[in-house]
Amino acid sequence: MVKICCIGAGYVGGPTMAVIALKCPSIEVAVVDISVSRINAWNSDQLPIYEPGLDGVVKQCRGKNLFFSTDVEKHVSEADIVFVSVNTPTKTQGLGAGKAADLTYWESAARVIADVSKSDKIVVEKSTVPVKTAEAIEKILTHNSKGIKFQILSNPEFLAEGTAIQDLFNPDRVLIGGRETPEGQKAVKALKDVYAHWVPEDRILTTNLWSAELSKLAANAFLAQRISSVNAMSALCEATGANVSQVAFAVGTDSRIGPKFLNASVGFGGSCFQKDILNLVYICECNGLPEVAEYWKQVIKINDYQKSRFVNRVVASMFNTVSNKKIAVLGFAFKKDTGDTRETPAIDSHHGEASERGLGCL
Ligand SMILES: NC(=O)c1ccc[n+]([C@@H]2O[C@H](COP(=O)([O-])OP(=O)(O)OC[C@H]3O[C@@H](n4cnc5c(N)ncnc54)[C@H](O)[C@@H]3O)[C@@H](O)[C@H]2O)c1
Ligand SMILES: O=c1ccn([C@@H]2O[C@H](COP(=O)(O)OP(=O)(O)O[C@H]3O[C@H](CO)[C@@H](O)[C@H](O)[C@H]3O)[C@@H](O)[C@H]2O)c(=O)[nH]1
Repeated sequence: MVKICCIGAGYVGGPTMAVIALKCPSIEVAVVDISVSRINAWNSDQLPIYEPGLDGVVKQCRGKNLFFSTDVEKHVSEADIVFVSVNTPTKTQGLGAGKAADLTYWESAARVIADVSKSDKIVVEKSTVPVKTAEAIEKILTHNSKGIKFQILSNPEFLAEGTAIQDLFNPDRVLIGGRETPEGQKAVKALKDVYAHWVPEDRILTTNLWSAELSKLAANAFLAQRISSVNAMSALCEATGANVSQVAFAVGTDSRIGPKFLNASVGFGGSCFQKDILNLVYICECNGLPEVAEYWKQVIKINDYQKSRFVNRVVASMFNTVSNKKIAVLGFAFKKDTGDTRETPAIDSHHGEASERGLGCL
């Protein structure tokens, strides 16, 4: 029986592994995490995250071929394939602070894999990481590896929160990047065989490692860019009497552009878009491409502009003062069908309005 271990039982690790367990009854899947409370919740009736359809999937497999545990070392050492799905937030201090990805959690996961492995393993980057991370991970894993062979694959996740189960059941594509050596290609095939249990072969794309790593950052940058484009257009609509929904509809009916992701908003939120674009900007700067960095930075600048424009309009609509007024926020998460409030625009708008009246309560 093939054994999979996933390090990181979060928004990606939990649902992704639950779906692999459901679709591959012949594979044993263990999801491990250093957070005791998170693992306890995964083993209870109150899962730590809300995703439509997730409860049903977990209930069908948990205790059969899906296990949640804090015994990281045991499950890593027993696994044939180790997914790493830990958080990779923006660095808050040191070199690249405010832009670069913080790979502290990734590095400590890699060190555990190196320390406890007694057999050859495929290590899969599931987290979103900077391009070329696999090179660094390879160095950590092969240092003192006592003859154990590791193959690193990049298999970025494209699910969106709120539709995670649907996205995992029916992905637009699964992307697998590996080394272009016989051993690398063998590892790619082994991971492809896992997804082939339910994903049609023509939707499983294989590339080299760097293309897979970069494609994830590129996909998020393109998606966020569409939102900043329509949000920028919304400012011009408000100034001219055009209606942004009508403009977006008219633009989106061009089949070369397409209708999705053209909803004007208070700005995009969530734990991914801003972090991943900042990371992309930093990588461009490090590679001596300031013009390219500047281009992508503009997507974030427009997003910040949209958020402050929203606050200014709210305040202006109340005669330029919100003192002694009560403002209700309808929905605090960053989008519908999720309980996730990381980087929600509601926080920025709350801060904006609270600073305007000098009081911090809503
Ligand atoms: N949230 C999404 O919708 C989404 C979608 C696609 C990709 N991603 C990417 O996937 C990665 C994970 O995101 P997430 O939202 O699931 O994060 P998360 O914070 O929900 O989960 C990460 C988990 O990893 C655990 N962890 C950290 N270090 C560990 C270690 N050394 N050993 C064991 N466990 C450890 C944490 O305790 C946490 O529970 C990020 O790189 C993110 O950019 C996220
Ligand atoms: O037309 C649109 C679409 C989205 N949003 C906002 O954009 C943000 C992000 O939404 P969405 O992309 O649906 O959610 P995420 O869970 O952040 O998913 C994104 O980030 C994930 C993490 O990398 C990727 O895996 C997904 O493919 C990518 O869609 C939210 O605040 C939305 O309200 C808009 O303002 N207008």
